[in-house]
Amino acid sequence: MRPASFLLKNHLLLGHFPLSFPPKTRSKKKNKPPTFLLQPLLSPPFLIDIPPPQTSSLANQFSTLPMEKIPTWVISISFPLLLLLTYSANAEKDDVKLSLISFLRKLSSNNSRTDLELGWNASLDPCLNGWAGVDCKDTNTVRKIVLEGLGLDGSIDAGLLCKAESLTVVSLRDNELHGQLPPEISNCTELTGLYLGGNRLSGSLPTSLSLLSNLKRLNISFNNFSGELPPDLPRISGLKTFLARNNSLDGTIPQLDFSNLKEFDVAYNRFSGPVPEGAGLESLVGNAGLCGEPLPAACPPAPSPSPGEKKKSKNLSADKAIMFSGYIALGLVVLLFFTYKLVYRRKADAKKDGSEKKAADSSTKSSSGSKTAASRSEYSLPASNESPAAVSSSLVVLVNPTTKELKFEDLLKAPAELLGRGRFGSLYKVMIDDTTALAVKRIKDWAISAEDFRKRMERIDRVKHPNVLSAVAFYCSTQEKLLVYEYQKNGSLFKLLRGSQNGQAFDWGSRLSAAGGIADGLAFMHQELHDYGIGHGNLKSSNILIKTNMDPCISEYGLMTKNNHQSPPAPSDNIQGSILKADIYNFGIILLEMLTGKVTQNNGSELARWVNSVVREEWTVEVFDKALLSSGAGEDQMVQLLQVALKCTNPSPDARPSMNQVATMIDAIKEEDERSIASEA
Ligand SMILES: Nc1ncnc2c1ncn2[C@@H]1O[C@H](COP(=O)(O)OP(=O)(O)OP(=O)(O)O)[C@@H](O)[C@H]1O
Repeated sequence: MRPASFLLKNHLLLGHFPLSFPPKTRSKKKNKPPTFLLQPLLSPPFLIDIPPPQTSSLANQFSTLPMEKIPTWVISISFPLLLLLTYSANAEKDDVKLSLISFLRKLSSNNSRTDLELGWNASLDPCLNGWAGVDCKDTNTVRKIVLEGLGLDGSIDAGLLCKAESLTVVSLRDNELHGQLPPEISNCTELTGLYLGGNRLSGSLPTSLSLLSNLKRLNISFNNFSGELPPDLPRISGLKTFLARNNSLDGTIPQLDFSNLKEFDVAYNRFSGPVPEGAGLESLVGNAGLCGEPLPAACPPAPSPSPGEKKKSKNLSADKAIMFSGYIALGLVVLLFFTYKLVYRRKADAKKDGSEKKAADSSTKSSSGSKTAASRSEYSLPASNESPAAVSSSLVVLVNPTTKELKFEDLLKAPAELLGRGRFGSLYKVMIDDTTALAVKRIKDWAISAEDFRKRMERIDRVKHPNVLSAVAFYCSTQEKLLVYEYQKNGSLFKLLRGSQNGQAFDWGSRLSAAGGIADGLAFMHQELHDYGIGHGNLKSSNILIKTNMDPCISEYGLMTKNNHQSPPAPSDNIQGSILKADIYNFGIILLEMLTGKVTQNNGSELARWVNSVVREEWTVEVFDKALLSSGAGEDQMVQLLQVALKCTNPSPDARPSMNQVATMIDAIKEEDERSIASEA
């Protein structure tokens, strides 16, 4: 339900300007006959389109002149001219007004309700009568349209939007808009800010986007945009913000003007190729194909020039060629001799020491520059720093039937693929043989002694729960800390939720049962490890993996303590409290993600704030993922689960329930859900 106050406001506005606009004038065209043109000047409510000072000054000029002194020919020409001018200005404004109303209607599937609620009424002036979300310049020209977090679930008709040519800012953030960003967006030539983050927009960005030469801020993060970025994007010279995190964009990143860019983020896309000069590491994570500084993966060497190009560069005259041919022949002989010597020596060395040959092979491979090789070179770093014997003895294989015989050398030898680079380290997929896939986490900057690390991992390993992924091995030396898990090919809850935004099924029943599973697993771990103060520390939907039987399991349990990373504490750290309280908060965020269908990349405080504000305004139903309602969710159970989520995300850590209480609450909701399904059946 929309808040009563909001509706009341609109009723008041409508009451002020009753719907008395004659139907004829709504559709008036520039070429209507003059008799009809008089109408806008006669009735006060229709004067809204004429700037008051102008109208009054013109009228005054005529009223101060004694009519008998004005020649009749002047009157007969001036009046129609004045009326024509006034009319065409009015008609143009009406045209903009009607276009914007149609634009809003397309933004929402519940179109009639939305424009009524926002007061976007053709009989009201957007500037003078305050259409909600509209800001004007000089009470005359629409300048900004800000419709954020309103649950708008339609599409963007840029053709209609950009009829308001003076628009400088358009923000449609945090809605559920789908479809493409149409090329007509370039008609909004004055646009300086375009904010479309947190929607479900898809398709590629129109190339015409780069025609928006005044654009300073572009935010398209958290959508489903795909394809390449417009190649001419760098033409927007004044761009200060470019945020495109969490989409499916691919191709190379164009060389934007980083000296001007204050904010840049393309993390979690499918970009490949060299990183543009000036981009920061954080803004690039989650793009497996990117290479070059500041990423550790080096770019492959530039391809050697084609035979044609070689020919060009050796464009010597015939005479010169003959002159130098003697030297060249001599040089070739010398070169051949040294190459032969080198190859011969290498062969001899290789025979002497088989392991050295392997090292030589791997260095040749990494210099070949393939993606896997590049990732391997970083991943295999411990081998180069420590003796193989030390390395072998440091690997602790925990009991697991598939990896009983696992050796550290096996991990080093196997091909590895970088899966992600998070705040706390990198994750690699390692194929031990054709059948066994492992996930190896290389932990960054954790100042814990090898002994403490071993004790901690063994302690965690003693606590087993079906909804918690146990490590199969770990490795710890002074320089390296690795954790080895079984690779889960079904991916994470994060991916599942993002897939559901693209129409893949993830129905209410599955979400509720996933919530129950995660709560059970976490409650069990908290209880068993409570005395040691070991919590998860980094709980988020990408750390909830989906097992082959589709049950959720919590991954990377206990890898993080409050102080095991060097970066400054996040602003939410005070809110999150102790590590166990932080887990409960983060679990609440996961619940919110499942209920709203909106995934979050940071600590989720924005999502929690948004949900709280909507609930406070009594729009509760607006927060739920529309797909849930159509997949048979009971509204009562959804609201109950939402209440659990809000309890978990209470800003005061002490007010949060324990994980045990949370698990019990979710169990009760599950039971009620099952009962209601049975009774319906
Ligand atoms: N055992 C696993 N099997 C399959 N995929 C996994 C496994 N562990 C993690 N992943 C997935 O690999 C990707 C990268 O994981 P990683 O842990 O590096 O990311 P992150 O959770 O964002 O980082 P961090 O944990 O450092 O904050 C994520 O999408 C995650 O869901």
